[in-house]
Amino acid sequence: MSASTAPRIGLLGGSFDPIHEAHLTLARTALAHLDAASVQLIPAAAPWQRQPLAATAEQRADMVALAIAGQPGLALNRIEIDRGGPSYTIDTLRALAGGTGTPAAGARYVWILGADQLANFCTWNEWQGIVALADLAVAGRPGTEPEPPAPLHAELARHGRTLHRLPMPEMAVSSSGIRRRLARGESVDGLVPPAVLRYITQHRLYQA
Ligand SMILES: Nc1ncnc2c1ncn2[C@@H]1O[C@H](COP(=O)(O)OP(=O)(O)OP(=O)(O)O)[C@@H](O)[C@H]1O
Ligand SMILES: O=C(O)c1ccc[n+]([C@@H]2O[C@H](COP(=O)([O-])O)[C@@H](O)[C@H]2O)c1
Repeated sequence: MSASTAPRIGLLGGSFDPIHEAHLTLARTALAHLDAASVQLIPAAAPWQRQPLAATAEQRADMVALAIAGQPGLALNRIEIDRGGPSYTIDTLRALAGGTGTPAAGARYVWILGADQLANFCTWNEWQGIVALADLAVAGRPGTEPEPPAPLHAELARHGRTLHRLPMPEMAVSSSGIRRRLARGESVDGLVPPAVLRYITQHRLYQA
């Protein structure tokens, strides 16, 4: 199978603390726009650039599974939770590529991210190695232009990589905003799927 005809697989990594409607719009838009065989949602075990998360890894994975249930093409990938330790994207891509540097079964990986993380990309561990292994797909986010920093732009060009631009409306939804609303006892209706809200309530997550 030549590289250009190999199926695309979208990878959407995140803290998902909790997963919300913008994550789901991002995943569905990527699935359609990239004509991907699947979009895999990858909850981070320990996102090293963040403060400790509020929900456990298992709870965040449970919420992802509930959010995508019955949606063809979307899948939970537990690779980072099962690996444990700091969640470096480069390690995930290398593991998915079978340690050879070549995507398993000829798949073409596309790492999906929002504009805030695109702007932050050159702080990621071995970020040039990530560009060697995957294309990128970015969605706009209020407050940040979805443009790559100059070194990333240059590295993408050097590897002949594509930066896909995902056509979705900017959504002013964030996990931190949802956690704040829940801690104040405010409604998050419409911001998270109903099954995720039930899980949050049952497990008393994000309370003050
Ligand atoms: N509203 C959004 N629009 C576009 N991309 C988003 C949006 N929310 C999250 N993303 C992207 O999804 C990925 C995972 O995000 P994450 O799980 O950190 O959620 P978050 O809402 O950014 O969390 P927090 O508010 O705690 O920072 C990141 O690449 C992020 O840029
Ligand atoms: O590999 C890294 O160094 C790295 C640094 C920052 C973020 N990431 C990944 O980017 C994804 C989104 O991160 P976050 O913090 O916005 O949830 C998630 O999969 C993180 O593991 C990865």
